[in-house]
Amino acid sequence: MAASASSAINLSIKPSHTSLSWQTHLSSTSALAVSPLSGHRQYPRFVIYAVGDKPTVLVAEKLGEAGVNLLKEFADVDCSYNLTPEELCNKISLCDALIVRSGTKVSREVFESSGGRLKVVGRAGVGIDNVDLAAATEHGCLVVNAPTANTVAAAEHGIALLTAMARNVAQADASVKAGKWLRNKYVGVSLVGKTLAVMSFGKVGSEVARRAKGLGMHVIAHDPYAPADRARAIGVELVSFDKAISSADFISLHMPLTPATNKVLNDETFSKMKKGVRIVNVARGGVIDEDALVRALDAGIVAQAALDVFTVEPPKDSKLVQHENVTATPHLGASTMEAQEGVAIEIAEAVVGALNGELAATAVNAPMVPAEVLSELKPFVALAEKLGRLAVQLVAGGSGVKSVKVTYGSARGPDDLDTRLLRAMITKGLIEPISSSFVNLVNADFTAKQRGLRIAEQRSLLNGSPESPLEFIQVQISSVESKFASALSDSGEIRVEGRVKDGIPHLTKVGSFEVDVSLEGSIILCRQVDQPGMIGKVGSILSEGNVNVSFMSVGRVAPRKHAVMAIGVDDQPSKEILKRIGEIPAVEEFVYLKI
Ligand SMILES: NC(=O)c1ccc[n+]([C@@H]2O[C@H](COP(=O)([O-])OP(=O)(O)OC[C@H]3O[C@@H](n4cnc5c(N)ncnc54)[C@H](O)[C@@H]3O)[C@@H](O)[C@H]2O)c1
Ligand SMILES: O=C(O)[C@H](O)COP(=O)(O)O
Repeated sequence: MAASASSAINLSIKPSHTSLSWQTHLSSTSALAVSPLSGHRQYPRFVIYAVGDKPTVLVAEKLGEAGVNLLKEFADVDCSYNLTPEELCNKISLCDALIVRSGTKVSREVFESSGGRLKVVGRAGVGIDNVDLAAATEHGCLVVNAPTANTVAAAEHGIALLTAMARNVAQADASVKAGKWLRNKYVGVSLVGKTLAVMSFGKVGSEVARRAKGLGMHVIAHDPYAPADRARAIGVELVSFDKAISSADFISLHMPLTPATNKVLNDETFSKMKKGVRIVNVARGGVIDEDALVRALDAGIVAQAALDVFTVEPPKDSKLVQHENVTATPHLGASTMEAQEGVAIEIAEAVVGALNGELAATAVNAPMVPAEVLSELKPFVALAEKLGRLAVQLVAGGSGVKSVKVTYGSARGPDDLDTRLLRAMITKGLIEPISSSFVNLVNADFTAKQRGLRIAEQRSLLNGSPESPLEFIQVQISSVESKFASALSDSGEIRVEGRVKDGIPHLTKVGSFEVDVSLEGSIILCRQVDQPGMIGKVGSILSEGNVNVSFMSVGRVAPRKHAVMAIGVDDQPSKEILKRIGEIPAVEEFVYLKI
């Protein structure tokens, strides 16, 4: 009887084997359909940066000094502005983190060019439409932003554009400088008593609404996701999209650019607006069909527009920018001294935290798990990954893992247990030993889906104290053969179950056999005919091979029948030692598993 296993090397920047870092990783072999036994190839390790070394952070756009200084305390900082896309791709493989504002496209090519080294993209601002989030997630790269520090600046700029537009400030200024004195031409319109439709009632939208109320405007808002009571609290009524655009004298746009908001103002929606409406956009250029806006301006449907943002920035030969009823600024919404310092500190802290393996509060493409939940789940996170690793190593060659069932035994109510982190770690344990992928909290679900690996979760509600979040975790792989038949449950699935004892993960069940072995080092599982002297025989073979035994446990169905022995070992036994264990006459099957 032969035994083997795939290897899994943790290269987390944290020293512990399984840290709570979002970026624990990786190494090893082929595809899920390939057995860990056959087709075992070793991939070279890659290390983000060795403990003691500094990571490298590329700052690709101007960032406030306080933020740069903060980064320098922790990392080597390369401030290289105005890089071409090619230059960025060339540099990125030398960088652990990249910080950008809205002027840099962080495309799929950037992630592909990074060769796996880029672990964090920091967007020094709110909008992440310039970052290819799908590509970031696929590459396990965390994206963080700085969502709060420029809110007031953007709202103030929106109000500045609103008032300047209503009173033709920019046009009048240009004409005075050109030596003209056109008092009749630049008669404006008043704001007081007019209806302002705030399109999207998020951070900036609600601050604009608050300020517009102060100017005596009647403010309505449209936002399918905003709570009505938050709007009511500042005297704003939430209305439908059509009602908002058709009843407004002024429209101010504050939505993110997404497929749903792309060109949301277009020929059709302009035709529903009041004739003479005035539009402010400090959100994103792409939410307006710019050609349609030119047509609406020419037709007098839109009397004026004040725009800080454009579909292409800077806009080239734009009829829109040149239109006499348009006021334009070069994406200045976030550009106040105060906002830029705030954004720089906010993003530097987020990037440093992420490089340290912390789950960033402003992560855009990873689930946020509160600190209290994290600390409570810590030992179970380690257990989850180890059970995944064990289960997949029990799959026989040629069997493709497609369907995994995870059962969480807990006395807590279903809403009281956040399993996203546990599921991610089980996924990591299942995939990493048999693939070249590295899996972390960012890409676990994506990687599983991409491999056609379905992970179903269920709860087993237990009586007892809900003080501990979990009693046990059980991982079952169905529709596969096992290289250790005793690991199959009565219903034919590979089944392993574990618990945390004194903070240490333990394997407590294999198939139908109860065992108890701490999940440290590696494990030999051995089925034998239950008889005296077996522990001694196996133990002495291991000691002859200088293999230190950390734990031993025997589970049996009945005396003198079949028993499963679980042996924890600190050192890897040689092939010869494993062969000798397999040759003990009472041993029916055995397997060596690396945790
Ligand atoms: N011009 C600038 O310099 C500048 C500065 C800051 C923010 N911004 C931009 O302003 C926008 C808003 O920023 P924020 O900080 O208020 O963001 P936010 O996330 O706080 O608010 C966005 C709001 O949009 C709503 N929304 C999402 N999808 C929607 C949809 N399909 N239709 C309608 N509403 C939808 C959300 O419910 C949310 O309330 C973003 O596009 C951001 O990039 C620009
Ligand atoms: O989304 C944002 O935060 C703003 O558009 C600001 O962009 P900027 O950082 O390029 O000024």
